[in-house]
Amino acid sequence: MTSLKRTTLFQALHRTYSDSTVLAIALAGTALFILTLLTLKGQIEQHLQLVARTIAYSAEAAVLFEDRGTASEILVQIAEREQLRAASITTLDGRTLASHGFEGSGLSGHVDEAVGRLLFPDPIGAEIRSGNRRIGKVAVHGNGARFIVYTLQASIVGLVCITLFFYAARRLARRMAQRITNQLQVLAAATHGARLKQDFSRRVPPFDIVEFDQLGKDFNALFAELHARNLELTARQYSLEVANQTLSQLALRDGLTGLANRRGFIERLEQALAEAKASGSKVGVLYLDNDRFKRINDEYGHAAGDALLVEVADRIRGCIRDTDLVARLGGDEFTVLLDSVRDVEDAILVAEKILAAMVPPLPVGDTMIVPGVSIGIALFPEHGRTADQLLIAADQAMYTTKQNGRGHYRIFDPAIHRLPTSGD
Ligand SMILES: Nc1nc2c(ncn2[C@@H]2O[C@H](COP(=O)(O)OP(=O)(O)OP(=O)(O)O)[C@@H](O)[C@H]2O)c(=O)[nH]1
Repeated sequence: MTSLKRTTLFQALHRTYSDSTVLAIALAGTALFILTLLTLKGQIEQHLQLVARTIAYSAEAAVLFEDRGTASEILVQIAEREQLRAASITTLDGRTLASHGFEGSGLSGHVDEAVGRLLFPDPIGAEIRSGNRRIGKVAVHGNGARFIVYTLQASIVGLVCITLFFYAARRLARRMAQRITNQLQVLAAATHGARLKQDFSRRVPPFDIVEFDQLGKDFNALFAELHARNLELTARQYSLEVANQTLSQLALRDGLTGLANRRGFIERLEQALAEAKASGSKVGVLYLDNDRFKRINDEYGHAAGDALLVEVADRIRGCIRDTDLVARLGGDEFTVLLDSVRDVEDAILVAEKILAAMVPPLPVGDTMIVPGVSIGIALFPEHGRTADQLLIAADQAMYTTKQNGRGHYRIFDPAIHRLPTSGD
């Protein structure tokens, strides 16, 4: 697998800008340099033309009278002043009246001469006239010295300009790349933060680059949507939790009396037993059954029976501590959980309190009834170690109370009662 060479956006942009700047400067510089050389050559040729004409004008009389001395003097004077490679004055019939050859000395002299030969291989001429009559001609050969000097000057100026331009372009490119990456970094940070923290309340600021600004607006709209959905989900989750709690409360409650039901009672009893096992304390369980309840139903109706059950539930609740629990197991059966009792005496006290609470009669139909109850008592750990064993023990004790005349309490007695073993 080929490994992907990674680079930051800033590096990529900066490199691209720098490369294209160098290329543009190199191309423009080269074109400008060539143009400068051509212009320079043209200018020097025009100057040579002017020099040839000046010689022709100055030497007119000397040529007319074929005065070689004066012609030569004029030629040498101008040729040396103008640093010509060579110059000559000839008559119309081709005789040379004067000639001059510039001999360069040293390396620079030879270079000047070689460049002159290369750039101006042909002589530049001018006619010598006397009135309207042609009487001779001048030929001059250009030297490279002037061209080299001008070229060097143009190159130095060009190089300085190019360097300045390059640094300015580099700075601009850097600033541009920085601007783009900064805006992209803000977008990236917002997206990253939103993903990591699931926080869609963040918003990105407006950007001056249109495309990024549009992207930022889209991000903000998306974040706002996700934020609203998140809030909606949280609200839904909350109401589901509340509904779940209510349902589980209902599942553990008795609909008629509002007391805990069998499931709620067993759950709480198991909790109390676990704590008691850990702390070495005792737990009491009271099993209550209304006496002759069927008769009340039969004589006064089911609604009257229900009202009596609710009243009995209230009276039992009034007899226990907040830390204890009353439950309706079903029908006319109730249980009481006594948390952290010291001994059986504590349970007996509660049972007696409940029996006393039943004494006041309550109106049922057109008569007054005393809601009698029979109670069985069992204690952890003496009469059972599990919730089931304790309930059975208390139930058996309650059953014995019923058999012995009702309206009393009885404590589980292992000598009389028998707890089921795991095989029963
Ligand atoms: N009103 C009413 N009656 C109920 C409800 N659940 C059960 N019962 C009745 O309660 C009566 C329970 O009677 P039992 O406990 O069997 O007998 P009892 O008449 O109380 O006699 P002993 O328990 O022996 O004193 C039955 O008639 C059931 O139909 C209820 O929710 N409301």
